[in-house]
Amino acid sequence: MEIVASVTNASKQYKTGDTVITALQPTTCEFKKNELTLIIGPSGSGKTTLLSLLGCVIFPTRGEVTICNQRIDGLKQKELANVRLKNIGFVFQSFNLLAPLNALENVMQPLLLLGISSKEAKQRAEEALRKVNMENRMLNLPKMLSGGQQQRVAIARALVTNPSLMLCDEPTAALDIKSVAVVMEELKVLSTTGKSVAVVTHDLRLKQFADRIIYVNNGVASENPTEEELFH
Ligand SMILES: Nc1ncnc2c1ncn2[C@@H]1O[C@H](COP(=O)(O)OP(=O)(O)OP(=O)(O)O)[C@@H](O)[C@H]1O
Repeated sequence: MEIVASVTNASKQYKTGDTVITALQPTTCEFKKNELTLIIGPSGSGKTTLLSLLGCVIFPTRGEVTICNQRIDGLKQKELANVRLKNIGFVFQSFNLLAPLNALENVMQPLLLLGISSKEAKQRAEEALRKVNMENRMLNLPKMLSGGQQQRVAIARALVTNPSLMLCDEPTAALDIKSVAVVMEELKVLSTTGKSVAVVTHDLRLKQFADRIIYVNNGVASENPTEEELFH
């Protein structure tokens, strides 16, 4: 299966004053097309750090990160922003929709940033909203939508640029149990359309949606955790 993103011996240390925190020990893993990967682990274990490396939001202290066959070390901030815009869709816990814009306008934004005409952006945004079954709420402002519906609009916004990699940081943490299932189903369906989807979560109930699990503990990432590790 085609590899969309990989980290190779990548580690991350944060320096604050005299203190150095090793957030991620040297880690090697691959993210493939048509795969939904859960990244699970206790608070402070390094999950978001791993996701941020994949999202080209931070550079590794050592090691390599490759996104769609492009190594990101050495890239300038502008080039990095381009890699993000072209290849990566982000979904956050708090949806991060723009309050004064309706669902359709929110989803159009990444396309307008890419310089696409508003006519084409509108068509593509409508199509993305249809994919997450939100075509009937396109003209609603975020405040008129439930948390689950807002998250589906946020997913449409992430997928409208047709990214190869979707990175989701606790996408279900603010949702009720019914919306959790709807949002995870949407992400699961997306992962079968040629995308690689990575989801950081604390919620072990999401296991049923995963093709594979990366367990992060104390900055060490490992695949195929035992039940004991997951539930300890
Ligand atoms: N910008 C930063 N500066 C300094 N330390 C940081 C920074 N970001 C994260 N850390 C530290 O790195 C470690 C790993 O943090 P990270 O956010 O990756 O964990 P996490 O598993 O995502 O946690 P949570 O589930 O609570 O969000 C923690 O000890 C955290 O305090």
